[in-house]
Formats: sequence, C-alpha cells, structure tokens
Amino acid sequence: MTQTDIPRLDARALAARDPDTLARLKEAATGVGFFTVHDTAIPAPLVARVLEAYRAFFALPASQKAAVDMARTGSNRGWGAPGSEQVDPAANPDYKQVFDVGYTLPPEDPLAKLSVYGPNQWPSEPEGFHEAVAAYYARALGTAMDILRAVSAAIGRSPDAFDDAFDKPMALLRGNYYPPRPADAGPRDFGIATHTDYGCLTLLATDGTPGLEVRTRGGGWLPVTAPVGEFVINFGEMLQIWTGGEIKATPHRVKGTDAERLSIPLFFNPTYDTNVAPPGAAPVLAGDHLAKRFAETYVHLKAG
Ligand SMILES: O=C(O)CCC(=O)C(=O)O
Ligand SMILES: [Fe+2]
Repeated sequence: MTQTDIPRLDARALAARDPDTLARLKEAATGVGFFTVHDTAIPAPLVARVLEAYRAFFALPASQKAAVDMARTGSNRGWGAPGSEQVDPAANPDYKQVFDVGYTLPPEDPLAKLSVYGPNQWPSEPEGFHEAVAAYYARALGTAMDILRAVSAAIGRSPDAFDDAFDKPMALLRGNYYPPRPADAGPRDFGIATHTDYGCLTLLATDGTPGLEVRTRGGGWLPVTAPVGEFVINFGEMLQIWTGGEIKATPHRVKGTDAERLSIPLFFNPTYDTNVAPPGAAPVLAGDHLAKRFAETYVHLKAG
C-alpha cells in the first residue's frame, strides 16, 4: 500500500498500547514520517494561551524584540529576526521570525556551561509571556516523552528503551511566526525552506492555519494541518540514525500563503552525551550532531 495520507491517531489509544493504533503508528513512523495526534494530556486552552503570548510578542516593534535578539549571543535563545536562519543552503534564508527557549540545568551540573543548555532570554513584554511559555514547555516535554514511548513500543522495543537518554533533554521550544508570503517572494524564498529536523521527535502545535507541507517518497508535497489542541508529530535525524533508518526523518517546508501563521514546535532532543549511533556503528554524540546542525543553519552561528 502506498502512503497517500497522514494518519490521525488517538493519544489515549497510544497510551493504552492499543495494537491497531500502534500498527498505524509504526506505518506512519517508518513510512511517511508524519502523523497527527488528538486527545493528548495537553489541554487546548494551554495551547491557545501560549499561541496568544507568541502572537503578542511577534506583534511588538522590531526595536523592542531586538532587546532579546539571539544574534547578540553565542547561543540560540531568544528572538530570531527574519532571515536569521537558513535551513536549506540552496534556498534563501527563511522569512519567518522565531523565538527559542531551551532546557536549563542547575549551575552545578557538569553540562550546564554548554551552549545547548544556554540561559533563556525573556522579554519584559507581553505580560505573562514567560509564564505561558514555561507552562507549555513543561507539558510538551511530558507529552513528547509519552509519544516516544509509544513509538518505541510500536517498533517492537521496550516502551522505556529511550527514557534514560532524555534525563537532561536538549529540548528546544520554538515559536514560529510566518507573515503573509511577501509579494516579492521568489522560488528560493520560503517561510521555512525544505529541511529535516535534527533531533528525535518534534511535537508541533499550530494555530490551525494551513502551510506545512511534507515531502512524499514520490517527491510530491502533502499538506498537513492540525487544529488548536491537536498536534503534528514527526521524527528527526537522530532517531533515524539511532534506529538504523527504520524511523524516517522526512523533509518538510512552509512556502507560506496570504494568511499569517503561528506554529510551535518542541524539538525533543536527547541528553548531550547520548550516543545515537546504532549498535556496532561509530559513535554519534547527540550534542555534537545538534551543535553542528545549529552552526550550519543559524546565520549568526555560521562559521566564517
Ligand atoms: O511551521 C510549521 O508547520 C513547521 C515548522 C518546522 O518545520 C520547524 O520549525 O522545524
Ligand atoms: Fe521542521
């Protein structure tokens, strides 16, 4: 059977390890590499609240957002202006704006000084922004782990096979703001150009506006949408490496439309010193892979 559609799965059935739902999950994870999920533990009003917080932040004048511009740091926490990221070297830098927050460790932790655990920057406005983002971040981490456990079960491994690797996850939460596609945008201009995600699993909330497109094995593009309260799930490069290619990191993009759009991916990346190579292969350190991909794509971190 060729995969022509993106499956929509019930998170409660995944948590109960319902065999039919796990079979559909396995087909999605090893086939198209994307599915959507409903009835997770994350309440829709929490998503609506964080969407409004990001919307209000991105509506601020650039001069105000510049106070938390990540370009002034050696890391990737805070605001990323339009053009601050180039995910596809064959395309122009993306026209989206972003706001990134990550996982922080207590100062005495031996890994605390690494830039993948760098300090977050919080804007003074809009009011309640820090609280809304931090509350969503905590819930999203738990749900990402729940779904990864179901994925592990679906491919015939112990559900907790990946647990130890997410002790100190280099998990990055991003608000993406896509303005309407600029009138002068050309064939090399994208909200976010074609890319694969870097980590293990991405839990993506959107404001319900279409825009995300997933590349099929045949080379076509399949639109994916999820209303507020449902989520798009896809897999990243590290999980593809780790599973010897069984789970697919599928390329995707947002060209953009006449409508503005918000999306909120949680990039669920493992602990820095996790070896994500399959058994018998040369080690691949999760922290090295992530730092390399950040250095390739964030314009302010690009070498030379
Ligand atoms: O906005 C979207 O729907 C997808 C965003 C995305 O692919 C990313 O931030 O990596
Ligand atoms: Fe992505």
